[in-house]
Amino acid sequence: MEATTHPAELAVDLRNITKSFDGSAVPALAGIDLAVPYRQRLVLLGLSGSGKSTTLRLLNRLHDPSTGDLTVLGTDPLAMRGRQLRQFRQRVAFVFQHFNLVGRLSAIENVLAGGLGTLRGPRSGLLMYPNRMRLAALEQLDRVGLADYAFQRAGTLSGGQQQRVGIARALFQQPELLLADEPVASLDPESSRQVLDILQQVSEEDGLTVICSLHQVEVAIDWADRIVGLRGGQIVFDRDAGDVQPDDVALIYRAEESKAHTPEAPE
Ligand SMILES: Nc1ncnc2c1ncn2[C@@H]1O[C@H](COP(=O)(O)OP(=O)(O)OP(=O)(O)O)[C@@H](O)[C@H]1O
Repeated sequence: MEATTHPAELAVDLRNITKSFDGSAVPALAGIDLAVPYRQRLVLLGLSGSGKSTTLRLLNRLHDPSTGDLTVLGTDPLAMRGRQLRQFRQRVAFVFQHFNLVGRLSAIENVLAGGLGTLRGPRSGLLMYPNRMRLAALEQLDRVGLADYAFQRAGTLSGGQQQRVGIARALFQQPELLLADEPVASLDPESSRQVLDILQQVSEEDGLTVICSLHQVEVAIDWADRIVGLRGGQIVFDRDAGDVQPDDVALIYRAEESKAHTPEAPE
């Protein structure tokens, strides 16, 4: 069999990826090629159903592609099982739109959950974690401005604070790749700005590669190094954030008949 080579400088290398879900006539992804260098901050931009979540979920193997070739952090996640897959998932952290915290547990316990993949056996209660882990979790909460809330139940925090706990949990994993699926879609504008500022700051401090789905164009242009526009499971543009033009954006949002690259200007 012919081996595909993947450049070492790439954190993510997707080649001709397709994904069809059982029972769905239309593929969710229809031939995605995406090469993401280490330390890049990339936004996936697109309407609901364009394939942003599916793309992100392939990258930590929450989904498997139907066809195509996938390299993440220099490895082939599709070849992994059991312990190897758990170790891989420690390197790839995920921030969710709806935070995915355990509301009845404290903020710090939620952060500590980000390290469960490194421990043997179940843990419940703060004192079940080694002291060094509790200190490290507190440190991550401090980075997102929530050290004072460490022992407060997560369910009593505001949406913006809960998402910051979600980021602290992701950072606690010491990931190399951070995936964020609409991390500010459930937040008010002020909390959104705060969360995106924190994501930008910590990713620079830790040298992370970040791939984030967003739906607000201006926010994406302001925040990202690079923007990839998706429509109907295909990439319709791929540019440095500073070079994105209104015509690019129109390719995502314009009405159905103009799905592909049409030369006319938007109305
Ligand atoms: N588990 C699933 N089973 C069946 N179809 C799915 C599944 N997940 C996604 N899809 C379909 O795949 C397509 C792409 O969905 P995806 O969630 O990736 O889009 P998205 O751009 O992230 O949209 P949203 O912002 O609404 O999550 C959609 O048509 C969706 O209905």
